[in-house]
Amino acid sequence: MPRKNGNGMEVSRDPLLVLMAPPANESAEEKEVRIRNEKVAIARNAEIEEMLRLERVAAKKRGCIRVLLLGQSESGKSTTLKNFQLAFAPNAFRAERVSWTRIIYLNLVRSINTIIRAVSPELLGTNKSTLSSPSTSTLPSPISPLDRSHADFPLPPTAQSSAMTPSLSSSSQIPIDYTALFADLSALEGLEERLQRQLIPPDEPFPQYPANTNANGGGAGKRYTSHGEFFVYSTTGWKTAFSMLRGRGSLESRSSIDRRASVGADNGGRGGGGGDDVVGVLLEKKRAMIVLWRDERVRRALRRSSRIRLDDSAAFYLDNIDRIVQRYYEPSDDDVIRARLRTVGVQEHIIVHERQLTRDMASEWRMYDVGGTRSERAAWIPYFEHMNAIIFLAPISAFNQVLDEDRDRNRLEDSFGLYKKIVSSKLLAKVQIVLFLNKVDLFRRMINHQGISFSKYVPSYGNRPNEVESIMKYLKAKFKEISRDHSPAARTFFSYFTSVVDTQSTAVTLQIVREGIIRTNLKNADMI
Ligand SMILES: Nc1nc2c(ncn2[C@@H]2O[C@H](COP(=O)(O)OP(=O)(O)OP(=O)(O)O)[C@@H](O)[C@H]2O)c(=O)[nH]1
Ligand SMILES: [Mg+2]
Repeated sequence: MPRKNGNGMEVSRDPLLVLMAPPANESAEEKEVRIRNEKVAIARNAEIEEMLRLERVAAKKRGCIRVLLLGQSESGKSTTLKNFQLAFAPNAFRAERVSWTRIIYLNLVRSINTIIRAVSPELLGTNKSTLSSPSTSTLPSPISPLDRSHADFPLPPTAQSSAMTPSLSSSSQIPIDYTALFADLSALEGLEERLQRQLIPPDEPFPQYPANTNANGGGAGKRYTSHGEFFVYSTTGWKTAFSMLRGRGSLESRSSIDRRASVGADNGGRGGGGGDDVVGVLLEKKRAMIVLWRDERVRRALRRSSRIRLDDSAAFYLDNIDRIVQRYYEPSDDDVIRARLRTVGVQEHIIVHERQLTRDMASEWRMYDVGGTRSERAAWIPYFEHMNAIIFLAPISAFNQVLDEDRDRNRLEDSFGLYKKIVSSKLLAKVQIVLFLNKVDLFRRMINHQGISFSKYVPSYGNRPNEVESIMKYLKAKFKEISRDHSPAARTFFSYFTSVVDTQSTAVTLQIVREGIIRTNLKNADMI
């Protein structure tokens, strides 16, 4: 027979009811008290439920803000993300700075290797048509500001450059034996691969290093883009490796930094055995690297070599070799901001703002950084829903470049096309879109110092003046027109000219953008 409680309910099968069932021999008086108490409890419960509901509504209103970073490859999305971290979560950003050491060394070594591959045919005499003098030169005098502004790979003036000037100029009459110089630096090829191996999580295989198939030394290997650029699938692998090291010893001592910066044994044996002291190798090759980068004949050969394109940060690191290649090197904010590691897929980054502006403001932002090459763009679509804002980056300095993945497609034209697709998407009709017309620093240099004609690459510009302000106005108007003509519903056009490697000016822009996103978000929440 199933057992019944005082209210006649069957309780034998439900353990919760069994537990809560009144005693079988409950008196009438006890029953009255119990029922009264239960009514109070039910009312209290309803109050709590209502409180929780209101809390949920408020939380939804405050929300966690989601921002998607879009734009073609190398437009500056990841660099913008790092600026967000530096501006709004500086402690978290700085705590991770040291983990960028390997990426920075990889950027440096890759640039040196790329330069050698590009210039050695000419300087070693294998390219007879362009070689007009013997394969020796003299060590260069320091590069003058004028030379700098006209170089294809201009050097920003830095304290380090002038600091190392005396030692170079003092030996400026020594002829350079390029065969010996390149042979000396050939150790950096192995170092590039070794650094790459250390950035891949232990559970992911490292493919055979591809044969050199083009001027950038890459091949169509799993870890390389079509133009030979290395990538990893996620940032967690290499960042975790550093966190583990940090956790292993409680002291943030010089020796622990040294261990992290040196390579191999600290990475689950991925370094490939003995002699894995990356800093040791770099220190040994430091002077040769400086000689290579500052040699006038190398510079000239680089300018002539149409097959190579150095990363936009290459000159920054090459100009700072003296500071960066140190036994106890700790990356600065700028070093981290400039570090280039291509994004693959969609990566979520949570930024907890360390200082809140208002009580209503969500302190947690989720930012989605995507890979920008054509083949990756389909992966963006699932992220269109639930976004509060999109920051779209268009690098205006790319007007005379073509896409790496499609050599017939001008990069500026690609940005126009991509922006048009984004603003015309119905899924994004209500999403705030903020346009960053980026790489203004490079753009200015190209127009003002290199004298590159804009209308040669953008014929629709016609015979308007080849001047920075006039071209910038034209570009902004073009994007505004696209937004107006192709948005499915009325949309406010937000745009900023940016150089996201300049952290100070970018911080100011990001403050304004952040407030705009918050304001729009609160307005939308009120309307719901
Ligand atoms: N000089 C200069 N360099 C920039 C600027 N913005 C980005 N860069 C550099 O351009 C390169 C590409 O920047 P990323 O932020 O990695 O580009 P991305 O859009 O994330 O590229 P993918 O991950 O390939 O989609 C890096 O070397 C940056 O340091 C800028 O405003 N000025
Ligand atoms: Mg990226």
